Amino acid sequence: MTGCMGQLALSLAEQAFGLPGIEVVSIGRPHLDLTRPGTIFPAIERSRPDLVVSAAAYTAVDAAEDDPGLAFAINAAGAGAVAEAAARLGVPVIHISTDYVFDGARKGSYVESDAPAPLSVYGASKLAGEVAVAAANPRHVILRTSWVYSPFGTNFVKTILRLAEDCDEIAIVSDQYGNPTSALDIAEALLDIADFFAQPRPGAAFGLYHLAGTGAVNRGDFARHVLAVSRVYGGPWADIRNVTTAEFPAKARRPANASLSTDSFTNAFGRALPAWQQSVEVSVRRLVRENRINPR
Ligand SMILES: NC(=O)C1=CN([C@@H]2O[C@H](COP(=O)(O)OP(=O)(O)OC[C@H]3O[C@@H](n4cnc5c(N)ncnc54)[C@H](OP(=O)(O)O)[C@@H]3O)[C@@H](O)[C@H]2O)C=CC1
Ligand SMILES: Cc1cn([C@H]2C[C@H](O)[C@@H](COP(=O)(O)OP(=O)(O)O[C@H]3O[C@@H](C)C(=O)[C@@H](O)[C@H]3O)O2)c(=O)[nH]c1=O
Ligand SMILES: [Mg+2]
Repeated sequence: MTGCMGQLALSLAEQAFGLPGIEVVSIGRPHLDLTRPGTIFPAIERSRPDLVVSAAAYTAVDAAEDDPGLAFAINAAGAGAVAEAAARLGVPVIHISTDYVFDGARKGSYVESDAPAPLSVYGASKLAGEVAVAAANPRHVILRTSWVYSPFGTNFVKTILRLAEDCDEIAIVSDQYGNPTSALDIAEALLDIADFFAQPRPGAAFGLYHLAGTGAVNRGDFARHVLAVSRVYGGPWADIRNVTTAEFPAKARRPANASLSTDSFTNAFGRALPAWQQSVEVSVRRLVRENRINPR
């Protein structure tokens, strides 16, 4: 797994802990640095993987607008080199991509055959990464996910909880729709996919899949649910005020409707992720009870 302290890397390490027959090796900087291509193959080879999970990425969506060179070096060239390393070692790669490859103009949720049209440098760099991964290693599963949060790292859920500690009211855009997704849930799905590679099952196949929490919501109602759960467990609470994207200026453009249809993943792998509300409850309860809202 590329990435050490990232949300997904920490979630996979936790979900795999103690499972028989599974060892997760997280590799990151300085040993594996996606901006230094020469580090990639040796670092991956040293871990002697049966499967490579490619989760490290440049994820600062607004900052990427000012540094497209770095975003593409990490998310496109770096991701391609990771997939190529896996191919050289004769093992498959699971690569994580994003809903931000879409422009968000679709009514309803996006399927895998919909044409991507990224609005941001981050989205464009991740789309280039998908292309590079697919070209480098035919044995790939590319998973597009969205709006990832967890008890770890930096994410929207933790930002909302932190803001609620200091403010009575938080302004949140209510015209951006998507599927909140727990990194802990993605990690469980990764373990299932790994199982498929070990013992191939009918239906499951390499390729591109959408995998996200079940159900779509706008950012404002997502934040409302986060704070409603927080309040139940004695954590911070604030009122959410709906604003439009036009009223909340940001450097990068974001899709208005990024919701992903996960039917093809369900058909292939026989499972879907839980309802988004249920998984938010798991992470928020933990963040509040373990007092991890301001971990650093
Ligand atoms: N967060 C989200 O909302 C979404 C994320 N995704 C995708 O999911 C994947 C995982 O995201 P998430 O866990 O949230 O990401 P995080 O931002 O939490 O973690 C990113 C990881 O990438 C590592 N990294 C960054 N630059 C480099 C580099 N040059 N060389 C090696 N490692 C590097 C970081 O290392 P370090 O620990 O050293 O900083 C960190 O471990 C990414 O591919 C992302 O694009 C997809 C949809 C939504
Ligand atoms: C913190 C905050 C954000 N917002 C808005 C800004 C933005 O339009 C939206 C989301 O803000 P964020 O910057 O937290 O989220 P963002 O970085 O856009 O999240 C994205 O990250 C990348 C890595 C992905 O791949 C995507 O799936 C998606 O999760 O909410 C508010 O309206 N009010 C607020 O107080
Ligand atoms: Mg408050």
